[in-house]
Amino acid sequence: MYIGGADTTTSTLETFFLAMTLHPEVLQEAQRSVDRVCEGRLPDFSDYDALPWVHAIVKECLRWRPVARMNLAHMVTKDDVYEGYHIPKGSIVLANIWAILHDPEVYTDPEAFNPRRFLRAGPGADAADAANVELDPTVRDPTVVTFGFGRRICPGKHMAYQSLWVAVASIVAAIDITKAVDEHGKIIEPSGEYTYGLISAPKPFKCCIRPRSAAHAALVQAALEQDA
Ligand code: HEM
Repeated sequence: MYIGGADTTTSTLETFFLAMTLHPEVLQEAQRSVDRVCEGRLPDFSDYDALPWVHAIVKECLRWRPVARMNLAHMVTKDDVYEGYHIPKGSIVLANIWAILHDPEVYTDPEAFNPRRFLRAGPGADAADAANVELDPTVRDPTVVTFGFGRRICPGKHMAYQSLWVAVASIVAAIDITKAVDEHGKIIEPSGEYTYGLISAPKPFKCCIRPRSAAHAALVQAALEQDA
């Protein structure tokens, strides 16, 4: 469980930091929605259904840069036929998770990091009410793909999703993530490159991580002291 969970969850969190560095407008929108619900406290699981922006960001991280792009290898245990193709017993089958999650017929402009694709206007919202949103159930949820398939599907799927949710909600609530600057004051652009292999993760990049304000720093400090 430890091996299955460690690199995969951290890789997705690294994708989150990369996406926030590249898309400050997404972080600001998410911060507005968390502020509206939490009113000066840190979010927790009691806010799970009230923070669709956080769900949308987690889902988009899992879709945009899936951790296991080609899934794990499965072996066919008996002869099979799929859409007219004969697949003999013993064949190794790889599910192309990347392609499924970048299908332009399912996800418009699939290369763009756009959590809004999972959101729609909430009940009674008008055009000026950008914060009143809910998850759009008509958009395919990437968690039905990104954790694999069938009897060997990831057994940590729900734990992983909820760990990511609470981490992203807490970070969004209290932290600003921006591009780093070098010693000459020049902005450092992240390359956005990834490692490849069984698990893929962003190559190391620099960003600037700061509390949103002294009040937010105090909130984090108080939470740490409570946990100690
Ligand atoms: C973002 C986080 C995660 C992602 C994207 C992910 C993804 C996957 C994928 C794609 C597979 C292969 C499924 C298949 O063969 O069809 C898998 C297997 C597995 N995962 Fe995860 N995983 C994550 C987190 C976790 C966590 C938190 C745990 C444990 C607490 C875990 C434990 C495992 C184990 C034990 C397997 C092997 C299952 C088997 O072969 O029967 N994973 N995961």
